Amino acid sequence: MMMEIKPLMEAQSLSMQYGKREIVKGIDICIERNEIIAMIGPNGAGKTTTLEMLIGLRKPDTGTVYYWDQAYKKKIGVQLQAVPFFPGLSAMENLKLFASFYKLTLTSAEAISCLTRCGIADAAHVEAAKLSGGQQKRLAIAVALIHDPELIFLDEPTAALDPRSRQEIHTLISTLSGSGKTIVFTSHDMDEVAQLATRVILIDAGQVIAQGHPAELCAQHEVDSLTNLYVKLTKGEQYE
Ligand SMILES: Nc1ncnc2c1ncn2[C@@H]1O[C@H](COP(=O)(O)OP(=O)(O)OP(=O)(O)O)[C@@H](O)[C@H]1O
Repeated sequence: MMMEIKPLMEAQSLSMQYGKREIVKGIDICIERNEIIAMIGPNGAGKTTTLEMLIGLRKPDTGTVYYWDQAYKKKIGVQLQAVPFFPGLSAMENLKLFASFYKLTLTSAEAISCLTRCGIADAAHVEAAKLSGGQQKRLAIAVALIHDPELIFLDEPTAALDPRSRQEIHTLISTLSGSGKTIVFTSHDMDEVAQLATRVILIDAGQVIAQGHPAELCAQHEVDSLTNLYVKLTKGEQYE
């Protein structure tokens, strides 16, 4: 008998309203194992809101999310744009504290190793709140990875990073994917999306307007780059 292979995660008909404004309008998203999915779209299109519904941080007004495992919360790692670090604690202390939420006791060597792979080991003993924006971003990614999650959500992981740090995060994403992890990230950098993503989901005005492999999507819409695809398909309206 053939075993049915279920997706890692499947969201159906997600909708979300803030006041009278409908921000997300019936989005379906299916995430398969080992994909690197890039959610792209204009500022205010609803990417973060969708992501927050996928991870269970916001309850959708309508729609359902299926997870592959009942204990999914322990198996999902999340880096959001707003970074909530504990004041007065260093980068390493923050990391150890977040690890304890998963009932993990990190040795200093393990914490350093995690900080190293995110490129901020040199700031291990600096108070997290005093780190630069880019360093805080990298610490947030380190926190997201601390419990070795199967599915990783990164909300603009390279925004505000300098080119070298950006490249290091690209390498980290590729390495994580190479070790079997599934990654969903948002980005406004179409070059990095083209380079990393196995699937792009283009969201505009709260709806998925296109999705597919970056090169196939470009071919299908007869454009030579993701930037041109983006310009061709999005309306260019301001939603904020
Ligand atoms: N808590 C909230 N209350 C009211 N409106 C909100 C709230 N959070 C987000 N919004 C609005 O919902 C819309 C979608 O926001 P969201 O952050 O999901 O967009 P985004 O696609 O992630 O944008 P960006 O690319 O700028 O990060 C925006 O217009 C935003 O102002």
